[in-house]
Amino acid sequence: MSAPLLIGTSLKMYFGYQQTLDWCRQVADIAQRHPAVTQGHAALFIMPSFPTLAPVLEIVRDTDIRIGAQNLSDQPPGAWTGEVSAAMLAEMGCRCVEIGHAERRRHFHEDEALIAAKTALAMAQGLSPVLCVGEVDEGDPGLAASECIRQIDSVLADTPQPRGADLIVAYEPHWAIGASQPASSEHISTVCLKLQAHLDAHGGGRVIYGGSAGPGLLSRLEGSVQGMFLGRFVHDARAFEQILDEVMTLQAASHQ
Ligand SMILES: O=C[C@H](O)COP(=O)(O)O
Repeated sequence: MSAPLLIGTSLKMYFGYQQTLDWCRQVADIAQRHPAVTQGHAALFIMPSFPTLAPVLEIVRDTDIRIGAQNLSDQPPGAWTGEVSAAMLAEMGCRCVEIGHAERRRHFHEDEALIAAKTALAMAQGLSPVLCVGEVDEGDPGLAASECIRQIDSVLADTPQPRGADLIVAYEPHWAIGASQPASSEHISTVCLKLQAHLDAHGGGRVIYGGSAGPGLLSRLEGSVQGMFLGRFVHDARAFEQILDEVMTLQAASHQ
């Protein structure tokens, strides 16, 4: 059987505390009964805000949903007021962590050295980095892929290989985040296939797409991505279920 498609989301800072727990309960319920998950065709991950990590880990305890943080410190444990270490995230049961999102690059001036340090600390603690890469402005997909490969190589230069499935690269063109619709399917497929080929040749990893993604997109991408990194368009948890329905349809089509 092929590797399960990765279907994940960051809740960013959209939801309140109770709203996050309620939404996670709905997704946990979907995960426990949807055949895409129970038959191993989809693997889910959720990245809620820091204060909700502990109760969310409890909510998904009887599922295979992976929980991750949206950020971590670039420093080991110590005198870093307000920061959260990779070690603590791993200890509490997180299995992945988001690193290098466009919003953190833009609003918090995160550069590649910082993103590289966070990635190395995450991997050292056994956390799968969900490493976000993407071009700033809309343009040629070949140039976009080259820019993303440059970002990946810069960040991963000093991390050990092979990385295998432990590395998730989220291709998120900055211009398609928070938009009314995702990048075109042709653009996404061209870039993601090039990134996947690059990872396959350099230590492994899996490429997923994010940026105004929602129901319907996975089907249109015709197998050119390993999964989806979702945002606003799964705030209604029923959309999660619709995307899992698509996974089942894709799975059935691959056996015809
Ligand atoms: O983390 C998720 C991405 O930034 C996409 O968010 P969005 O779908 O709301 O544009």
